[in-house]
Formats: sequence, C-alpha cells, structure tokens
Amino acid sequence: MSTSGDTATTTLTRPAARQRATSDIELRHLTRSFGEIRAVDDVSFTVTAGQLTGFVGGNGAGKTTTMRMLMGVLSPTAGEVLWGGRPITALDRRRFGYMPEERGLYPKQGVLDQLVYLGRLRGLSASAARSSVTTHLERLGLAERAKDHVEKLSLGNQQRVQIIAALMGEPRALVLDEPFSGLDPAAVDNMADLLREHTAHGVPVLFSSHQLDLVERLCERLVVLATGRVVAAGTPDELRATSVSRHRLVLSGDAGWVRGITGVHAVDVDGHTALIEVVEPGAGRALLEEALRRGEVHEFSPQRPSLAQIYREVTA
Ligand SMILES: Nc1ncnc2c1ncn2[C@@H]1O[C@H](COP(=O)(O)OP(=O)(O)OP(=O)(O)O)[C@@H](O)[C@H]1O
Repeated sequence: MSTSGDTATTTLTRPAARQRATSDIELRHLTRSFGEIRAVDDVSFTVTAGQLTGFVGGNGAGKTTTMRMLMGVLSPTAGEVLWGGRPITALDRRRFGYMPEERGLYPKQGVLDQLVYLGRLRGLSASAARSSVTTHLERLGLAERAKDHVEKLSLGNQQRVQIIAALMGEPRALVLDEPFSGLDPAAVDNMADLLREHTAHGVPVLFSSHQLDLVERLCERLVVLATGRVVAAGTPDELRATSVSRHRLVLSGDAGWVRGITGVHAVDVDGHTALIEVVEPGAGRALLEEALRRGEVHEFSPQRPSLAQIYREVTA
C-alpha cells in the first residue's frame, strides 16, 4: 500500500541519507560436506531486507556451517549466496556485521580500543568507529567499562562487546550466530531494540537461536533446520497454518474417555480437561457430540500453536 503520501511521510521521518544500500540475501542450494558427513544439504532460503529472520534447529543441525558459508569463512561444496541478485563478493561481506560462533576477542586489550580497531578493519574512519562504539557502549550499559581489559568482564558483558563489534557502523546486513545466548533479560531487550533499528533501515538480519520464545516474539520469518536440511520456513502464521490443530476441552465430568475417540489424538488429559489434536476431518465434531451426550461442556476452544509445538512437529 505504497502511495505518494506514504513516501512523503517516510522521507520526513527517516532522512534519505540514513537509508542504506541494502538488499535481500539469497542462499541457493548451499551444501557442505565434511568427509562423509553432509552438514548442510541443499539449503535454500532468503533473508529479506528489513526483516528479522530467526534460524533455529537442534545441536549439530547445520546453522553455524550455513552462516559460515554465507559469510565466506567456509567454502560451500555446492550452491551459492546472492546479494542484490548477483553472487556475493568479499567487498559486500566486508560491509556486513557478523557475529561468529567463535567469539575471538583479545582478552588483554581494552574494550574501547579493541572495538575501534575492529571498526577500522571494517573500513570505518577512526572518528566514525569511535563515535559508533561510544554510542553502543552506552546503549548496552558498558560505558563505565570502556577502558577495562576484555578479560575483566563477565561472560555476559563480553557477549555485549561482541554484539557491538557486529552492529557498529552502518552494516548492510547482519549475520549473528547465537547473539542472545548468555544475555540477561534487560540486555535481550536492548539487543532486540537495536536489531529493530537496523531492520527499520532496510537491513536483512539473520540470527540463530535456541530460544524459541524469543524467536517467536521477535521474528518476521523463521527457518527451521534439521540434520542439514530446511524442514520449515515462513512467517510464524504461515507455519501455524500447517500445524496440526489443537483444542482444549473442559467437561463437567472426567475427560479420560477422549482417548478412545477415533481420529482424535489426546495430547494430555488431566481430570476434567483434555488437550486434543484432530487428526481426521470430522473427528472434532464427533468428539464434541459425544462430550455433549455425556454431560456439560464448559469449553471447546482452538489453541494457538506455540513455536515450540511447531518446532517439535517439523523436526520429529
Ligand atoms: N570443521 C568441521 N569438521 C567436521 N565436521 C564439522 C565441522 N564443522 C561442523 N561440523 C559438523 O557439521 C554438523 C553441523 O554443525 P554446526 O556447527 O553447523 O551445527 P549447529 O546447528 O550450528 O549446532 P549448534 O546449535 O550445536 O551450534 C555437525 O555434525 C558438526 O559436527
């Protein structure tokens, strides 16, 4: 729904100079083998500009290997990465913010000096690096620790420094391997706000996480990986639509009998309450009729599936 009026408003509230030359990142048929192990197997998905994409999957699913290939740290056995519709280059990646799994800070260097140095490596001028680092240190509650050696910081604070290393400057894209791990709730909120500011500038953000509640809360899209393959991808609502529908049934009497109804899977039965999945068309209606025949029905309501439920279904 883009009208000239909308465009005018956007221009006023978000100066054109702050818009970055961003684009979608497309992963196409990425595959990586280590000897006999196919760690990543024909993985294709798009990290859309201006959106947060959550990358989830169990230990060893292949998330880190995929992100390493995206960033050019590891070469693919097959497949390619596109940026703006053409094969990505080292120069493109230099403008990306990347938080690798191996954190790699120098323990004996001061926080500020180290971050400015890393900013310089990313092509920022000394003053731009210093200004961006100082702002981020304040935003993440580390201003007082700017002169401390990294080794003096707690693990959570080292993680914050690592986050700043990825976010400083004006990255064109963000690729973050477990950025939320080890952060306290306040830092998680700060980090989420920061990521939102980047997506508001059109930046595509891909981050891996084991915290499904967080992914559900933050992401516009998610990609689920299992044993090296994409087993689900889309918006949370798209994934919900493919999920088995669940209902909560609350009766006046004991609900144990629901276990015997054909076409219904009783996920959980506890006294008067049952959580059921309708696995055959029409079985929900038959269940409800039986329930009404037996007594009062206090509740029969569809349950919105959580991401955790969807995750269990697609990785089962
Ligand atoms: N350098 C390597 N040499 C051999 N095998 C590797 C190498 N890197 C990764 N693997 C294997 O590839 C598979 C995928 O690992 P990867 O680290 O990408 O998974 P992940 O989804 O990031 O897991 P986690 O959530 O535990 O970090 C695993 O079986 C792992 O042992």
